[in-house]
Amino acid sequence: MKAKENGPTEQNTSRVIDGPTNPMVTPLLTDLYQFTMAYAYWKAGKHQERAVFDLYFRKNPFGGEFTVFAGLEECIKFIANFKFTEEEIKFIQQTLPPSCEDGFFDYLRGIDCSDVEVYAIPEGTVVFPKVPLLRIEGPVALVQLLETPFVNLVNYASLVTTNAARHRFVAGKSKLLLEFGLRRAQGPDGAIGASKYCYIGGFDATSNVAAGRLFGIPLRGTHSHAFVSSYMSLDEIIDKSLRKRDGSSTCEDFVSLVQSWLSKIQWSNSLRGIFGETNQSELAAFTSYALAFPDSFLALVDTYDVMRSGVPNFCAVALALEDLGYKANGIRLDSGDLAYLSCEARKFFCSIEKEFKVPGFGKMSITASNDLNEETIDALNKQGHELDAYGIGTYLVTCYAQAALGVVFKLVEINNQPRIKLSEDVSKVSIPCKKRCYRLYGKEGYSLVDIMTGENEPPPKVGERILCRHPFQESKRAYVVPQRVEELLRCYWRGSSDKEREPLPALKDIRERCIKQLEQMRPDHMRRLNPTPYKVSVSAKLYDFIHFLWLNEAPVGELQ
Ligand SMILES: Nc1ncnc2c1ncn2[C@@H]1O[C@H](COP(=O)(O)OP(=O)(O)OP(=O)(O)O)[C@@H](O)[C@H]1O
Ligand SMILES: O=P(O)(O)OC[C@H]1O[C@H](OP(=O)(O)OP(=O)(O)O)[C@H](O)[C@@H]1O
Ligand SMILES: O=C(O)c1cccnc1
Ligand SMILES: [Mg+2]
Repeated sequence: MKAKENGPTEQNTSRVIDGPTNPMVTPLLTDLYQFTMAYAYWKAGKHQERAVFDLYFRKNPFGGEFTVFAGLEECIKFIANFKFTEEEIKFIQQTLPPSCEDGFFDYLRGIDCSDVEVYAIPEGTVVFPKVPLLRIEGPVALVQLLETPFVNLVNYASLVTTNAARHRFVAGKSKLLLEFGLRRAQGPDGAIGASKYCYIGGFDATSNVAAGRLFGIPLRGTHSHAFVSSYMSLDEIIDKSLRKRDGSSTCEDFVSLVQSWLSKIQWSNSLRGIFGETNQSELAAFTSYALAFPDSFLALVDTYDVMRSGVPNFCAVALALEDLGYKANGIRLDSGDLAYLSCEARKFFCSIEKEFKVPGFGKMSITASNDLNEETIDALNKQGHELDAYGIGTYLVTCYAQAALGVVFKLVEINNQPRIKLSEDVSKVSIPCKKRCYRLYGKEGYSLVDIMTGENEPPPKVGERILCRHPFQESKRAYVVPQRVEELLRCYWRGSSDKEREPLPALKDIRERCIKQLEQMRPDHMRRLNPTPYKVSVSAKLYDFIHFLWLNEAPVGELQ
């Protein structure tokens, strides 16, 4: 199957919205019970009742106090194209018991999302537990069918975006972050999703070529150990010529130029004695790669010995390139003590800059890879290092530190009647009613609190004191005088009508939103150790209503 091409261009300026990136995302990509419930609703004549569901999560991932919302675009692409094929209807018919009446399948044949409304927080926004990320309203049977695909599309997307954002936070703004996870991701969809959402979360580029093509994400890469170890000697290089960068002349024997630079380095005052004979097969590999890519030469230097072979060999090739007007890119370290080796490599580069008067050589880029994650990057920062870039795969894309976000989809209203789901565990009690959600900002520009209100309550006003209550803990409440009020839920789908609907932004714009949002977060919410929880609240009126409904629905126990 071939994924549909979405391209990096602005979506949704026209009336047609492409289907989901993954063609496996069809109306059948749902749990069986959604169909059995849909049948039971239909049988009871209840299927068209207007229902409102909230999609939200209960706890921030990775021990943190923030989450980045992602996956919205794919949800909208899904519902914009929601329609059963005849083949799919036949399959459902075979799957459900034979007693299911034909009329139900006629009903399925006729449905699409033209009667559904989706309000959502913009993709790339920093979000918090309990606040609806999406509010979906429509005929109850249909919206139930959407539950599983929506939760699926938001769960991993938000988790891996948050993971990427956390890696960006610990690495710092100035570092280049490369997503290298394709080979280790959970299958092709995991990999494509990881590349897309890590980019949103603040990564700079991916090694995943298919993702580069699908989404316009910048592609970056180095080379592998296999390339280095595939060379046996310099004799393997047949065409040794390299034209000067300005085209003025050609160096006929680039290999000899490299060798002469290697011996100059070896015998230079500042580097004498640091290394002896370097590995010549590695030198052959580097030389060969430089001949292929003289303008962007980058070498993996840890195949044999970083400081005794890889780095000196790299410098010899880089200096030969410099003679011909080319600037080498840098090195990649993929094993050993990355802090120590990066410092040693940097010293080596700086010595070369000084000794041979090559301006900028000391600033050669150093990339690290090898099972990196938040913790290792944090440890490297504490030790001090000279790394400029990180290539991160396994821990990032598999979300090794936390497997899932725990997104849920709960009924909050049907036929204008608010509904509640009770639980022994208070954190699992749902917040009823079709709601509006606002983010209130304080004097210093930081957001202070998110507040949910009933749909028909007047919105919070700038400069007006409003009581924000913890939804379940009576004693937790605060007055807030907002300096700015931002309504969080916006209309992204209003049936088939294009009017007054938010456009789906380009990937770059979602990424920019995410980066800006994270920069505006109060630092204590962001710190890795014991971050301060962000306050999520309800209005006094909604608080009273939740507790009224709670008492109404909870049976009174009897002690005997
Ligand atoms: N200075 C450092 N501080 C903390 N962690 C580091 C540092 N340098 C490297 N690491 C991490 O330590 C781990 C080292 O991996 P491992 O023990 O497999 O050795 P290796 O360097 O891969 O050796 P080899 O490839 O020779 O087996 C990696 O996860 C790497 O990211
Ligand atoms: O370590 P990750 O964060 O997953 O990043 C990607 C890894 O994939 C590559 O090698 P691979 O792991 O395939 O082989 P290697 O372990 O022998 O280097 C690369 O050299 C990195 O080490
Ligand atoms: O380009 C690289 O260096 C790369 C790509 C994928 C995995 N490991 C490394
Ligand atoms: Mg590895």
